[in-house]
Amino acid sequence: MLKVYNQEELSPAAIEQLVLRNTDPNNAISDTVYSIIEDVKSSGDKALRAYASKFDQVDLEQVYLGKDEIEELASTISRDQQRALEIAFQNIHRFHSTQLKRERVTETMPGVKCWREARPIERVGLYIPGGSAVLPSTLLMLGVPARIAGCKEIVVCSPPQKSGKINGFVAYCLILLKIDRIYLVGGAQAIAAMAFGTETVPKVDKIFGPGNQFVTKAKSIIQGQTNVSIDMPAGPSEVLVIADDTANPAYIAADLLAQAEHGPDSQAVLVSTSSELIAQVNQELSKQVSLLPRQEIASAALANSYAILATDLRAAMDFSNTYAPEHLIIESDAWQSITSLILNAGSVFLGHLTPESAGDYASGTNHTLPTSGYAKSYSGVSVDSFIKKITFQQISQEGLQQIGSVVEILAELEGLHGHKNAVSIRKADL
Ligand SMILES: NC(=O)c1ccc[n+]([C@@H]2O[C@H](COP(=O)([O-])OP(=O)(O)OC[C@H]3O[C@@H](n4cnc5c(N)ncnc54)[C@H](O)[C@@H]3O)[C@@H](O)[C@H]2O)c1
Ligand SMILES: N[C@H](CO)Cc1c[nH]c[nH+]1
Ligand SMILES: [Zn+2]
Repeated sequence: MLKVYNQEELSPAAIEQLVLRNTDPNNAISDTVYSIIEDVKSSGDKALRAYASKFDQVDLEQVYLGKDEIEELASTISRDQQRALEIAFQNIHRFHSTQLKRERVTETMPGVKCWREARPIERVGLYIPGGSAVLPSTLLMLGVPARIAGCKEIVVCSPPQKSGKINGFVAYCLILLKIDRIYLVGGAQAIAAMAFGTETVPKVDKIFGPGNQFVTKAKSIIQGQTNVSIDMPAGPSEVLVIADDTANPAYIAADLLAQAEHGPDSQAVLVSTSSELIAQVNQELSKQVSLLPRQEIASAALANSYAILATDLRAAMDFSNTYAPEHLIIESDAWQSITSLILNAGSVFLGHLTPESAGDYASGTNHTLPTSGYAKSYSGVSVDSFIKKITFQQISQEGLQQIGSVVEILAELEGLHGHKNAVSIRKADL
């Protein structure tokens, strides 16, 4: 099922081409998204209602649900389901709580003290995907670090379901996070609404969350049009598995399919040192895909996926670093010997018993991760994503004596005498 390439036969240029994904070559996505953004800017809530009708087939009277409706919807889910969401919430909370650290004051010269303090981003917007699958887990992945960081206002958008509401699982997560309103807006229009504000959707300072290509493109476009920032490009899900002949082909096929079932534009890549293992994984894929309710979606994603035959684990890791996967799984007894070679990856899953879906839901790490090669330069969402770190300095009399002449000389060599004078005027009073 997976097309197989021999790594040794691929030129560096061919590899660069192979690892490109979701590039929108004819600007089809981008043209659509620009026009949606303009519509939301000019028509506000009216445009949001029209897009809900067009894309989600729902006629909305009101573009949000409040506390009472959220509580009513949350009460429809079973105690076991509530308990699973609570455990995921606790594990995500435990892992993310360790990320808030106070930094020490440094004295760079006697009497010159410098330090950084964290402050929460005040107004944040969270996008929760809800097109082909509703992802309450994403609400936990974004809401928990936002709460730990201390963000004052949390705006949540998600596409309305056919009922014109949200599902009970998303509602229960809102309750766990103490958020009492959700905006029923999906796609690029949700990103535009949070970036520019409408009559009812508040404008935020930073937008977070994964989504399909329309959502991801909208996030990149609004950055250039406003002072609203984004977490990262977190588009269609992807996984790269590095495996050798110690791996279990059934486990690998299951891991590849777990990401392939997200959407037809997802990608699942196997890089293996064993051609026999690749053949076995292909057999397993044919068997397992037919058992999935989302068989068609997963098959479309597999058609857009491939396997690479590598000479050894080091070469396999070279390919992975060029690909920069959102998720990297290493299924080999020798996983410990290659983790130090990982340069680019969103989140890593080690050994035979660490399914990627554990990280999607409940191990505690964040599942909002960079895709399409952006793991070369972005990290996944964490508490850091929801704070700014402000630098402070305080200079004493001794400090001004120490640093004064350095600043005066540097200001003079740049020809900026006003800068020099701000020091000299103080030095004269010492
Ligand atoms: N990278 C990550 O961290 C991460 C995490 C979770 C999910 N994901 C990805 O998120 C994506 C979720 O996608 P989804 O589609 O299920 O939900 P979504 O909520 O991202 O998008 C649904 C919305 O897209 C809009 N839309 C659909 N077709 C359109 C069209 N032709 N033109 C304009 N707008 C259109 C509609 O408004 C619809 O409400 C998947 O690709 C999944 O792999 C990524
Ligand atoms: N694999 C997705 C990130 O790419 C996250 C997710 C949510 N639910 C299931 N999976
Ligand atoms: Zn997933």
